[in-house]
Amino acid sequence: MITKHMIRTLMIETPTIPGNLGKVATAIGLMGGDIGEVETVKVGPNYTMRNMTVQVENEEQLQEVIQAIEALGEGIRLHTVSDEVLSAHEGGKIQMKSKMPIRTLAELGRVYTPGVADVCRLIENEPEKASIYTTISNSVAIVTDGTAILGLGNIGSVAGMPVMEGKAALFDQLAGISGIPILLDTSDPEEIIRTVKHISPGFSGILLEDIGSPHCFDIEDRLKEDLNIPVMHDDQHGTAVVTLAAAISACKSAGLDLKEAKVGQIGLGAAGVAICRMFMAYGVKAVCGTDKSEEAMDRLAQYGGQPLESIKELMDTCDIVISTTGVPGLIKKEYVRQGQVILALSNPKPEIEPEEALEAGAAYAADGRSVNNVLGFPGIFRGALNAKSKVIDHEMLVAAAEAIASCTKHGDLVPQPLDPKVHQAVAAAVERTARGK
Ligand SMILES: NC(=O)C1=CN([C@@H]2O[C@H](COP(=O)(O)OP(=O)(O)OC[C@H]3O[C@@H](n4cnc5c(N)ncnc54)[C@H](O)[C@@H]3O)[C@@H](O)[C@H]2O)C=CC1
Ligand SMILES: CC(=O)C(=O)O
Ligand SMILES: [Mg+2]
Repeated sequence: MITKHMIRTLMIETPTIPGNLGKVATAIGLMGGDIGEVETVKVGPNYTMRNMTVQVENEEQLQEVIQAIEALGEGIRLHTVSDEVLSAHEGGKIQMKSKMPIRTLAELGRVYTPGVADVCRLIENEPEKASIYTTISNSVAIVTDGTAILGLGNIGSVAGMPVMEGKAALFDQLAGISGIPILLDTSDPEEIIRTVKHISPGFSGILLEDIGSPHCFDIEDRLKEDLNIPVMHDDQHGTAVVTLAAAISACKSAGLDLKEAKVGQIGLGAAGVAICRMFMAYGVKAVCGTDKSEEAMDRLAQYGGQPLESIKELMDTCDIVISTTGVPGLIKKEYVRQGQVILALSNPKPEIEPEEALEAGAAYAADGRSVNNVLGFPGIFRGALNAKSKVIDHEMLVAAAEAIASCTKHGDLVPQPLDPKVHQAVAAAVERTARGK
């Protein structure tokens, strides 16, 4: 079965006669549509109105579903087809809100002038008090230059804002952190570094997001060196953490020793190189990789990995295959070997659908929707901020990966991303590791 990526909500009216919902469901199913939620909006004596969420592969299949419903007749009518994802983005997904009511002049004087001036003076004299009397200690900048938005490429930072707002919403809901998107209109590393350094006083952490390779490497290294707060490029280390967690779980279920397994990485950009470095630092002896860019292959060799010339060669020889190229369908079904673990992590579409990889003989397979850095970055920053850590280092990242693996049910690769216990476990492990230094 191919995963369907297009979601639409159909408002359908049916005469209130038993069996009509079944007819609609059958018509949708025969055209290959997957029905998700069914919400009854109105039940009248004669007609029932329902919203049905349907997933399809593409516009063509959507049209086939629509025609099949319209052809049913017998009073069954399709009223509207709406794009809930687009509607959910109307007006944006986040907002900055006041925590204090300002209803009276006395409250105004407390929240703003004249009262606020005393707090400013206090911080001027004792700068460390800013962590008590401002939101800085709980704020993380989400910085992008828009050069590698998901697997969509260099689409610019404004087009990438929905992703940044999504990260901010996840920071808030999963870790209670205020994530503030910062959109840059430059991809020049020196300008990015200078800008982030200039805005850093307002934040206790910097999450670099969807900044493409190779410039992301130097930007992160230099900011880590120059700033006194944690800096983490999510596509590198957040992804590496979650991928390591998935590999630990897969090996545990399959009775394999991860350190002895041969790991192959397709796509050696921001995510790919960081995954290789993480696996090697964890103790995996054989890590190889391939990329269409020679520069990326050289980078892997420089870190101690083995560059391979082709995807086929990598698929033929590796026990665990991970791909982060942004190219849907890059891994052919016939390349998959019996018993392999395949993590095709590109978003929004993977290099091979997990269902296809499993059909072709993979023992475990997942895509970037489940093996996703959302399992890592909220708890990693929560733990780092709680510990007032100035860095996020390798030990803290390994602690996060092991915490995620420990929350994973036997047979699964990763836990459910909205389980609060996972983020609490990651935060606690990262905080403990940071405090232990
Ligand atoms: N599941 C998750 O949590 C995450 C998934 N990703 C996904 O990984 C993908 C890559 O992201 P980044 O590493 O940030 O981008 P990037 O642009 O830094 O890296 C992509 C790499 O893939 C290589 N590549 C492209 N086409 C190729 C091909 N046909 N054969 C071999 N190599 C090829 C490029 O040369 C480049 O080195 C994106 O689709 C992104 O959505 C990234 C971060 C997290
Ligand atoms: C999940 C994520 O960060 C990405 O696909 O770029
Ligand atoms: Mg990303």
